[in-house]
Amino acid sequence: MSASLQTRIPTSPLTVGSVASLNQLACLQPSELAKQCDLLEIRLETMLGHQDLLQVELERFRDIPLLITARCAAEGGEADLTPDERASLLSAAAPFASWADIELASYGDMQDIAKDLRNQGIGLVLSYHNFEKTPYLSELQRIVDFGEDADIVKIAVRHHEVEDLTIGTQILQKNRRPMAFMGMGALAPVSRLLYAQHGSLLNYGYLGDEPTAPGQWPAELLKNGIAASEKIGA
Ligand SMILES: O=C1C[C@@](O)(C(=O)O)C[C@@H](O)[C@@H]1O
Repeated sequence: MSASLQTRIPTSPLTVGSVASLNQLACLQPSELAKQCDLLEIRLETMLGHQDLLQVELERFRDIPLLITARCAAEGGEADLTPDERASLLSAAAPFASWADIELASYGDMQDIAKDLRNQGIGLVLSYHNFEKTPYLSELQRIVDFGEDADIVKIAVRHHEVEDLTIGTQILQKNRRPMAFMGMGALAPVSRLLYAQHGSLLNYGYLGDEPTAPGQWPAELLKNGIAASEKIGA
């Protein structure tokens, strides 16, 4: 973990409100956000070609902790961008950010921007997304271990059966480091509450009227659900 990190690692599960587009972001009111989420996620690759408008929006949400990402196409990103192009997007939005999310698969190519972001006191999330399936426990553990440089390792995987929920809870129970884990698909809603109960720190729901992943809760519902759920385990 970074010695110069200013962003504090959360000590309890947070709700991340994710927006699908600049239009959706423009319709949100900063004053309404605190009851809906703890962090605002901006997917920079969905807002290409509107840098001036994006800057206006980032200014408007300046008082809200921001998590930025420029997702690669292979892991659900809306645009096919090179690591350098994604690094430029992250760099331009960095002055507004508390957290940045970079895919583990891109980390080798994006070490420079990752280092630069951390030197600015921005927390580093290293992430893995699988929209097809939930890999075996051993494979997920390998991914967690590979993310040793992260302040938070984040894993989002498609769940198909109830057994997938056992894999998710086991990963959270086995690893004592800061983690975020979530299911996608029909089991996403139950998984997100269950994993927050098991200590998943970043729990994503959507803001506006368009989910950014299959099965997400509206952020406010998720936040209220997490607040009403008892913690499970140590
Ligand atoms: O990676 C994640 C998690 C997510 O895929 C989800 O499953 O809620 C939604 C994305 O916007 C975010 O970047």
